[in-house]
Amino acid sequence: MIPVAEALARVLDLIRPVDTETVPLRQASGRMLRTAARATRAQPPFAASSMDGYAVAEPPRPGQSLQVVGEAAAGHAFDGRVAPGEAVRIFTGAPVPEGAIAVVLQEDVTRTGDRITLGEGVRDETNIRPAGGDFGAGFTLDPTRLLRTVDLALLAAMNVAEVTVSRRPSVALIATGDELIVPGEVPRPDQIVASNIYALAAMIEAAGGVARILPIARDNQDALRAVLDLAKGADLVVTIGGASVGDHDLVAQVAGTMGLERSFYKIAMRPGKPLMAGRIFGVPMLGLPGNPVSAIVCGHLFVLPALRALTGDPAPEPKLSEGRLAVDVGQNGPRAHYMRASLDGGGITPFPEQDSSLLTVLARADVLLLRPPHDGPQSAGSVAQYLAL
Ligand SMILES: Nc1nc2c(c(=O)[nH]1)N[C@H]1C(S)=C(S)[C@@H](COP(=O)(O)OP(=O)(O)OC[C@H]3O[C@@H](n4cnc5c(N)ncnc54)[C@H](O)[C@@H]3O)O[C@H]1N2
Ligand code: MOO
Repeated sequence: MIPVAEALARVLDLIRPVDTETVPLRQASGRMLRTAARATRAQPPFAASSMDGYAVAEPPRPGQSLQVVGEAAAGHAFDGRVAPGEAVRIFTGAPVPEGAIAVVLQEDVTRTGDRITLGEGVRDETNIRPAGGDFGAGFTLDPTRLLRTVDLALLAAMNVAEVTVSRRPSVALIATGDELIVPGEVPRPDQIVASNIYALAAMIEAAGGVARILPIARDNQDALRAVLDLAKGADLVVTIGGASVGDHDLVAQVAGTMGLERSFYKIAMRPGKPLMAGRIFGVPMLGLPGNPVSAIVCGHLFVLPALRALTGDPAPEPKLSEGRLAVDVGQNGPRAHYMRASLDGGGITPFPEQDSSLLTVLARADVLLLRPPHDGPQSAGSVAQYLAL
């Protein structure tokens, strides 16, 4: 059994980023930017009014009377110049006319025909947004950057219509076991419903991958070989179940006959001990344990980091946070324990039931509380690490 950190490092070692594609902005959300995107123009491209009012050429004084000589609206510049003694009616977002040094709010103005008088409230403020105040021409978004929702608006403002991003990695998901049916089928009395694969597929898709759920592989060599063969072409192969030492746990054996180069098998982690990793068909492969909670926890700790590394994320590791225990916890065993736990204002409370078959407990959990190997008893209030779910 190797430590979790070493297992993760070895998984990440197996991975090279996928190639890129150029997509329109509407398809770029959540994707990894792989080449720099550059603004060809400043924003705003001109000095713009930040208020509705009057553009003036001298510092505004209460009681001052000015002649209105024209109008500037957003998208409709005033093409003349404003001189002392004059004002240009202006609206928010309009280019500030040449000669103007400030915009007086319309609330501070009394207008009669084409003349305005400035009121007592006029203040010493310009209400002008300088050209390039947000960004200048040549401003870039640099790779490697995960494009968040606001980045799409920023790219649009930069007049970048297409970006070069990582292709969506495809992940082949294979559930194994004679006991499994798909949801909605009528089970025999000795069968159960394949469940964890649905969580894994959703996690992969939420992280920007494409999940290919392959047919359930039955517990015999031919069936498993046939389904593994269908995984060819994926960027990552993930099997679920059949990872342990039982007579029907065939994944490592069959994958071995198909060219699997194993990196490791078994890690000091609970749940998730029988995790396996290697390369098959020229791509990384993860063999997850079948217990539903084990598979999903391994999904968070290994499948998602692998997926992020495939997209080119330079820091694909899970991000642990720190919190305080709400209750006392006992001595931990030899494996790192990722305990299903709640997190609220009072701190982190691991649930009493930690069996790796209990999906209802995982579904109630906010976090996985990390208990390091051989960690001694800890009292309520101690600092602990957790992974948010
Ligand atoms: N003698 C030993 N037995 C076991 C050991 C061990 O070290 N020595 N390790 C235990 C641990 S820890 C785990 S974890 C499991 C892992 O077993 P497998 O990966 O071989 O998984 P299966 O035996 O195929 O299934 C385990 C369990 O999970 C159910 N299952 C499987 N696939 C799914 C699925 N897609 N959806 C829902 N449920 C699934 C399956 O029916 C079993 O109940 O091994 C222990 N045994
Ligand atoms: O390591 Mo197993 O995943 O605890 O149930």
